[in-house]
Amino acid sequence: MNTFSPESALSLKSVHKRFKQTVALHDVSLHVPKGVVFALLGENGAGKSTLIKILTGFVSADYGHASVLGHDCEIESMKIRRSIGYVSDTPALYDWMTPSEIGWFTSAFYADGFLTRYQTLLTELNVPAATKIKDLSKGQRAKVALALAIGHDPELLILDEPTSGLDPMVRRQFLESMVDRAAVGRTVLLSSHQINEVERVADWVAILHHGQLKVVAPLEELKTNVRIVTATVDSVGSVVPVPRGDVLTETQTGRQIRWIVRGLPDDWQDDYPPSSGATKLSAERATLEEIFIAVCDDRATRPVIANDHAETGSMEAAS
Ligand SMILES: Nc1ncnc2c1ncn2[C@@H]1O[C@H](COP(=O)(O)OP(=O)(O)OP(=O)(O)O)[C@@H](O)[C@H]1O
Repeated sequence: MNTFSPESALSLKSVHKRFKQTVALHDVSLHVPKGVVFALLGENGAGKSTLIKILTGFVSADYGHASVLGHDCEIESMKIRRSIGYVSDTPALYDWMTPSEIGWFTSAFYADGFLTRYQTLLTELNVPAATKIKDLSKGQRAKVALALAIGHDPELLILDEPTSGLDPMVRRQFLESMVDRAAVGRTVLLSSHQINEVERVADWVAILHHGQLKVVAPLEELKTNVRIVTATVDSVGSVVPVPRGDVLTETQTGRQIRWIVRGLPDDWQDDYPPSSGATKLSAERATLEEIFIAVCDDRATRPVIANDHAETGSMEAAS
């Protein structure tokens, strides 16, 4: 469980949201520290956009509490929207304006400095400033939306699928600029399907699955604490001990068994003497993608054997 501190950029406490028969968020509690790039991962329909819409005040939680930069998301949404930068997964822009014009128009809502920063971003992102937005490509429109969101140098930037529609060069440049923002104390919350990209830039990762927060942890801690354990069993059907720790998944291919385990103790091999029926034991670090699949793949086998030594580390979500 990650816990609230005054340094939290945003926080959710036991948030639930249901759309008719669909539970979009179930008892989600989360605290995002300031000055980090925080990635929200989840498969299609996991609840990422709903969570972001609750934070930005576009959707109300059925119950639970959400706050951003100390403001209540339900009753102070206007304050929140003025102080953060936000790009939705379907940014709405005035199509009849040019990027230059929309920047000038938007600058009226923000302090001095917005327009200069916005114009610099347009140049850096190679956006044709004098072309009508309706005539821009999908990626160019995404760039305009990003430049508008970052132009006032917000303390918190919330991005729903920020890199979809951007070409690989710009994606890289854009994600690196997110790391730079965090380095000067700004916070970035981004939802993404691009796990490899997230792995390069995120400080913290949360994984949502069917509306439930399954994992919240600093990325490094997650990668250090999750191991892929493999063993070869004497024969197909041999029963061998399940590793201590929190076993996320178990798969068997022929005589090889593979477990993804978090909190694997250092002395784990002690459980596998020659008489255990398991040989060729090894434990390797898991990639973020492997961790994501272990958490989200509903077809994966999860051993139900109770494990007296199971540990729940700080990567465990609060929900
Ligand atoms: N306005 C709505 N009315 C009805 N159902 C909704 C509404 N908004 C979201 N949902 C449902 O809530 C669930 C979560 O949707 P959400 O858009 O939050 O997922 P997501 O993780 O952002 O997915 P994706 O990665 O595909 O964008 C889905 O089952 C979706 O169909």
